[in-house]
Amino acid sequence: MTVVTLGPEGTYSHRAAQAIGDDIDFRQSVTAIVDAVASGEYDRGIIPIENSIEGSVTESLDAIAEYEIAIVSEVVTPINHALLAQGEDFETIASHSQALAQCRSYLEETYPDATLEAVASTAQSVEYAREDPSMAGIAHPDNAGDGIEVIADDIQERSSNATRFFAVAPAADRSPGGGKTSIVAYPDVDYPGLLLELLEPFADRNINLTRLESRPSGERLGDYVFHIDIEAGLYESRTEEALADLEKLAENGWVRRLGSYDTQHVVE
Ligand SMILES: O=C(O)C(=O)Cc1ccccc1
Repeated sequence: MTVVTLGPEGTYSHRAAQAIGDDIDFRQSVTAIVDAVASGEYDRGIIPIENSIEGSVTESLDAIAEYEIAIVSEVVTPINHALLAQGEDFETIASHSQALAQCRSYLEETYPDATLEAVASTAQSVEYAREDPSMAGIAHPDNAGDGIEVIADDIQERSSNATRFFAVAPAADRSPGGGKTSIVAYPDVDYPGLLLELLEPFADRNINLTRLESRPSGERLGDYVFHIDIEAGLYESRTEEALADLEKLAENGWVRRLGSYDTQHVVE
């Protein structure tokens, strides 16, 4: 199985990808990963979707709504951020924007004068720190070594920091089997009570929602695409019935079934 994820080696996405396959390549952005899978270049792509502290990775939500792909698995991993540098003499602290946000209080209290810089990934920030003593990175502590030491460990806001990743696959691999399903709906209408109506098909059939997120459609201000995750598989008749109702409500727009999947927990 060929897998593509956010690089370089040592990112949290890379750690999650190891649960899916051994033959792993890297890209610099989530959109580039989803693009490479949609075009059939790789069997699987691993992208971060949501963090327990910082919330959604919006680039990932937009990419799965835009490309013809399937979601075939969900990987949940704990996140343990370390501050990594050549020594204490740094002025700039770089990392992935999510990691900087997850460590906001620690950074404000301990390094109020440091310049914060968002870069493509956590492991990328360590590569920069390895080249430049004035830079520190934030990443998993396993990225230390080769001139880089752990200045501080466990620097995230709360100790329970977990991230959900999706394994995306070419659309032909979409499966109806699994305990969860992801759907994207664009109703392309606007009236009082619309959101209530969109949720009723699930409530009426006792289908639990695990996430509901709105993203701007890009068409006009106040117009949204809804990402809905449910605790039911596409193989279940209640899911089919709920989606038929949802499709009726969104007949002006579209409903995309991204697929059903199970969750894997990666402990380290
Ligand atoms: O940059 C990384 O290591 C990623 O995989 C993205 C990310 C960043 C912070 C928390 C979880 C995932």
